[in-house]
Amino acid sequence: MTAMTSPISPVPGVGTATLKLVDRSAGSPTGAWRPGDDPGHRRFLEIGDLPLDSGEILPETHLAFETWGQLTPARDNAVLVLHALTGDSHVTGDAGPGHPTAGWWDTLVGPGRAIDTDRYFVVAANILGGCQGSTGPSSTAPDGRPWGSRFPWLTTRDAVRAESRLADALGIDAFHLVIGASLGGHRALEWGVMNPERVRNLALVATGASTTADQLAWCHLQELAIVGDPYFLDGDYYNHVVGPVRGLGLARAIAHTTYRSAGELDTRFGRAHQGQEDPAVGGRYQIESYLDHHAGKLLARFDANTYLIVNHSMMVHDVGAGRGGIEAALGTVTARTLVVDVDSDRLFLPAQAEELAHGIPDTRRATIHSLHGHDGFLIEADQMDAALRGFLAEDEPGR
Ligand SMILES: CC(=O)SCCNC(=O)CCNC(=O)[C@H](O)C(C)(C)COP(=O)(O)OP(=O)(O)OC[C@H]1O[C@@H](n2cnc3c(N)ncnc32)[C@H](O)[C@@H]1OP(=O)(O)O
Ligand SMILES: N[C@@H](CCO)C(=O)O
Repeated sequence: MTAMTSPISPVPGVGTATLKLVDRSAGSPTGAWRPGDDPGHRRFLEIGDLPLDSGEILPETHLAFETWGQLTPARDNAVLVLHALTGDSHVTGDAGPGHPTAGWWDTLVGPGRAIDTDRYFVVAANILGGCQGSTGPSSTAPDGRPWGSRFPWLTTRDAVRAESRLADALGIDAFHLVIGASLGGHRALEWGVMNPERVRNLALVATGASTTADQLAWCHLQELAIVGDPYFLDGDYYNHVVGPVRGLGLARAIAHTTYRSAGELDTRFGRAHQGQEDPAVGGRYQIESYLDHHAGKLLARFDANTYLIVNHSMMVHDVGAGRGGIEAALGTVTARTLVVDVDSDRLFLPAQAEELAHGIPDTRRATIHSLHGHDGFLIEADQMDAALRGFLAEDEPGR
């Protein structure tokens, strides 16, 4: 992770690593586990040594993943859900008794929901480089020490190669649907380009073909917040009492501001003071307290090095790189595609959705009307439901 550049270049096929499902909670290989046996229970797949765009090999890699529902004998009902920057494999907790923990897209995925776990076999993994079970900088390297600063830079394409191995292991030749929002949309798009024969339908939500200069700027500020924390220690903070919590919190506060619209923040908070605090004498406005709250919540569940690695993969995302440009790359997508944007999104602009819709041959469009900005894809449940339900109704598995 020492160099800040990671050239995107084609990498030969994913190799012949042995795929092994491992139950780390029990500490032993599961062997007998079959897809759909245990909905919403996190599992781990060892995908071996993974060649990366950087030219490095990530050894002994594993992915954490969850599944819901049953794969049909025809294996034609699999859905891959790809999470955004700080998400994880726990897409839905609404999967029956014993799995009550809320997921980040409960509103869209679950029994009777648009992505109906009674009908579809839903798969979600923690992103490569993540800190919710997949191999990432906080994982133990082969030498027994945390990867820390030694962890390699990753690209969206690296993440998709890892996810492809998961699909291989689950016996999924082709997904009925691949869906992702935001940074998950980056991966969904790469799925459509890298593996067109494995994606029948594609849903790209609040995302883009390449990262804009404005997005790069926001990402860079988040990087600076983390690496400038005196407790960051060049990424080797794992065995220290204090980690770069201030930097990570600041990165989240910056990011969260971009996830909401200026209009929403003004409407919700205006210039109101936080409780009895008086900004004139060092107290906070409500908006400051709100951002502090979201910063604090992320600290409880996220690792600063993973933030840097995944943020970096967002920065270098460019579907056209090495493929003759964006238009040429988008033209190779064969999936029926739904492109969704949020009209008040100031991070992923409607023009980026238009670019996707213009370039991908078989496309439908939907726009979420919301005051909430980018996070509208999480908040506007009814509109997301309607958009996806309509899209999926046109092409049901088995037809
Ligand atoms: C797709 C993915 O990958 S998602 C990734 C994983 N999940 C996330 O990142 C979720 C992070 N959270 C969010 O982004 C948002 O909360 C959403 C989108 C999930 C929900 O949005 P909303 O319903 O509008 O919630 P909102 O942004 O208002 O936040 C509510 C929280 O702010 C707190 N809050 C509101 N005003 C204030 C204030 N003035 N001071 C302090 N805290 C405040 C609330 O008490 C509430 O706290 P809680 O979440 O701990 O209960
Ligand atoms: N809340 C989402 C927004 C980014 O799209 C996340 O943290 O991943």
